[in-house]
Amino acid sequence: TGTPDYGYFLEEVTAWPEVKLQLGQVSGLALDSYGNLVIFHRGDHHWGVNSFDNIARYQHRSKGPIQQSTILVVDQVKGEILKASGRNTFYLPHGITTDKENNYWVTDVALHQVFKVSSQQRDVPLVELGEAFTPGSDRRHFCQPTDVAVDPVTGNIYVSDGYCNSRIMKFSAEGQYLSEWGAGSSDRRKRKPFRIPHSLAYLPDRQELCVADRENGRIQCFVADSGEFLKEIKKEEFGGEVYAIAYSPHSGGLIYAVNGESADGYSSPIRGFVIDYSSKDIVNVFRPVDQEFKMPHDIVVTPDDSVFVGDAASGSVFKFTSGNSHRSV
Ligand SMILES: O=C(N[C@@H](O)C(=O)O)c1ccccc1
Repeated sequence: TGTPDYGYFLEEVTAWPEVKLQLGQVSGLALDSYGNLVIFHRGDHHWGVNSFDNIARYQHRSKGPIQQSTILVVDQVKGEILKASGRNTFYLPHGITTDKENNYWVTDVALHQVFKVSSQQRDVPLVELGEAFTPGSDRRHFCQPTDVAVDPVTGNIYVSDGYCNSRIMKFSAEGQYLSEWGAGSSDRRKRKPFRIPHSLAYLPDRQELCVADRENGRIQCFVADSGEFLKEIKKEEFGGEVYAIAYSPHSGGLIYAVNGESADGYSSPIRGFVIDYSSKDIVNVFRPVDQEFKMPHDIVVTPDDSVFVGDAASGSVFKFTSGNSHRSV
């Protein structure tokens, strides 16, 4: 069945950025309070099959941290670089989120750490969680943590932990451990653990937290404060893997998602989805015009419903805007 026309569509802004950005693997995207796009990328480092040993220890420590600026602030209209930071600090960037003071909360899967870094001063972390290069699963360690979400009212942060753990952890803005929880299920007997909680979206109008449970090809949503399971969105169209999600409170609440190649080679087309949060219906799908998505790895949606997707395989960032479909009367 073709995707019915829902009266609007997302089309790629092929002229964005005006000048190609020199990026490594793009792992994370965020928006700052000025409406700029924040890109977190890996410079000349990359996550390959030999990057970690079989107990998730990073194998290229001796290479040192990435020398390039890993955090780039670009303007939404032209894609010009407005600011660059994050040099000599990170080894394998993963997730990035801004808080309402425009600090960056980031994760590094090689360091197994979560950092709050200022967007103003140079790269001195304001908060550092976890122990460098030391995977673990207690309250003070992560195992390849993937993303951070911030509750703008309480300042509490949520960490999706991670490739080699399967939990969501909640901390205060200062980094005090508050709680944690695993996957949910409408039927407790069938509680299947998260398999790579890979991306988080905080829903500010509902105080809910949604998780892209990547290898289970599903999105699970919870009451942010308590971790109480609320709902699951799982679609055949995802083809088995959901890599990243974002949320817009517009039109009653929309979840934006990107899927990915599944490990067993079976994959449905790699694309973006717009999902009505209440009905769980897919209301739109989108993909780039010329280039294909290779490994869309993070997604953000702006207050005026533009969408940016960062691709970890092609080192590209794509911009999409929502037009109104030219209904033929
Ligand atoms: O998932 C993987 N990577 C991406 O998510 C990423 O680059 O963050 C990965 C897993 C195993 C080996 C190599 C890469």
